[in-house]
Amino acid sequence: MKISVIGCGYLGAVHAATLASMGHTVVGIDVDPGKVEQLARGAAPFHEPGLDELLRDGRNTGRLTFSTDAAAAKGAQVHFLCVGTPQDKTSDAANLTFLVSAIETLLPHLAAGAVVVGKSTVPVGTVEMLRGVLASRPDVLLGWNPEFLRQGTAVKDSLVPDRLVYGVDGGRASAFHPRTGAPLGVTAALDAVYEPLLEAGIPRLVCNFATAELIKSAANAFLATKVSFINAVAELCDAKGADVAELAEAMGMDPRIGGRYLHAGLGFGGGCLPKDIRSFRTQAIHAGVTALDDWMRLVDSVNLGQRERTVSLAAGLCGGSVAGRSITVLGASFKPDTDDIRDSPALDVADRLAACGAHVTVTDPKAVNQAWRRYPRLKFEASMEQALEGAELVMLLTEWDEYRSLSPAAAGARVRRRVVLDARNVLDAAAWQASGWLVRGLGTGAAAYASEQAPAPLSS
Ligand SMILES: NC(=O)C1=CN([C@@H]2O[C@H](COP(=O)(O)OP(=O)(O)OC[C@H]3O[C@@H](n4cnc5c(N)ncnc54)[C@H](O)[C@@H]3O)[C@@H](O)[C@H]2O)C=CC1
Ligand SMILES: O=C(O)[C@H]1O[C@H](OP(=O)(O)OP(=O)(O)OC[C@H]2O[C@@H](n3ccc(=O)[nH]c3=O)[C@H](O)[C@@H]2O)[C@H](O)[C@@H](O)[C@@H]1O
Repeated sequence: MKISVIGCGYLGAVHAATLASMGHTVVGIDVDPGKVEQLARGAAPFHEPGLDELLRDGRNTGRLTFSTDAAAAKGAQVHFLCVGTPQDKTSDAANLTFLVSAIETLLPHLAAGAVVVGKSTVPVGTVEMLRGVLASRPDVLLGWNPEFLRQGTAVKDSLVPDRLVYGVDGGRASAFHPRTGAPLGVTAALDAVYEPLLEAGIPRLVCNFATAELIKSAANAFLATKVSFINAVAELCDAKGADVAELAEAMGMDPRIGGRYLHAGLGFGGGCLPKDIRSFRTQAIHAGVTALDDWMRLVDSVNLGQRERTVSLAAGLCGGSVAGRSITVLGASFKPDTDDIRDSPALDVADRLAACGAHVTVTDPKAVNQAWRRYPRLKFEASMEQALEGAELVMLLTEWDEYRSLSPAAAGARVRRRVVLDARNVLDAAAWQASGWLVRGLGTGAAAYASEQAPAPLSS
């Protein structure tokens, strides 16, 4: 099949490359010439494991090309919309202008009978609004196929998704032939796109537009809810000397609860969960659903509170104030295995510490190049060893494997003071303590710990 993918960021580039790997002929279109040039060379413009290989394969087979010109989409049977829907600059709502402009640019290049399918995350009602943008083309079909991939495992998530969701006009009732049961319209087109996945047994759910839009928003809201729930419990654990990791492990053994997204720590960030829960809240407010508005507000505030708490803990570990202290932050990206720094909790905390007068050095295996220009108050160091030199407090804020497996003895030889705040609760505290470190986590029983040990005093 010939397919176009409009918007080649973290979602679109992976979508284009995986579709080409399934045998389709794909053109990726983006307004950013730098990104297009890199992708066309077979190099990912961001760090995503496995993507470079797929891009190179796509280029070598000739099945994957990239362009800044929307006319390159001509002749495609299916056009996927993967442009951004970021948080509006002046409100919590999603900004849909990129979607509208992508469709407007695509309009003159759409063949009769072409199928336009959105993958971007959108508030409920967006597809109906976009139908208006496509009103002059009743010969074009519109569908919505939300995406659930995670950065860092995006290639695998795209090739082996948990499920496929198709939002179609009229929902299930109009998606299949009433007598034969054969898929029709958008459903048939998407079945052809995803044939290898469907053959491998990936479930596909067909529903109406509103349901498809809400499935995606609700899924992200639920993941965020789990994280904020365990972080709120972590605070109680700290107050009462309980260990949140052991608690979450035991809770997760109940299959009705499940252990994933119950990892307590600094909380969630990134280009999606934070803006999606705010958009969901806005949708709830517009629909008068007060409970969901309150719920999302709380999830967001617990999450942001974790950053505040981490800054306070750092001050406590520095004897009351971080001013003038040398702090090394391990991790800049919003989570490991990506260089994405959008709403990174690690950088937010690092910047707040710097605002309080700390001398903050940040290191990260992949994200330093993305971050240094945007955070002038922070010092960036590509080498972790260099970054650790002379630190009075080490803070693990993004749990890259390099930091999880860091040798406490080797790190201890570089720092001025062996105190570590493990805000992702991933270090082997006993091993670090055995090496003379004072280790503090989030929800690991701080009250009990505080009465037994106090950080070594700082010389001024
Ligand atoms: N990043 C992720 O892991 C996932 C993202 N999503 C959703 O996918 C959408 C895209 O997210 P990301 O890829 O992270 O954003 P992104 O910002 O990395 O990529 C968006 C791309 O669209 C391009 N663009 C903007 N306007 C355009 C236009 N008119 N024509 C062509 N290209 C245009 C931009 O230059 C950019 O490269 C969002 O709605 C997001 O919520 C959904 C699932 C996963
Ligand atoms: O809509 C999206 O864009 C995507 O958003 C998330 O994916 P992603 O943002 O890539 O990252 P996650 O792995 O979900 O992590 C999000 C944040 O939550 C944090 N997190 C996650 C899990 C956990 O137990 N604790 C926790 O603090 C991570 O550190 C990270 O900052 C969802 O997991 C995807 O299903 C969805 O497609």
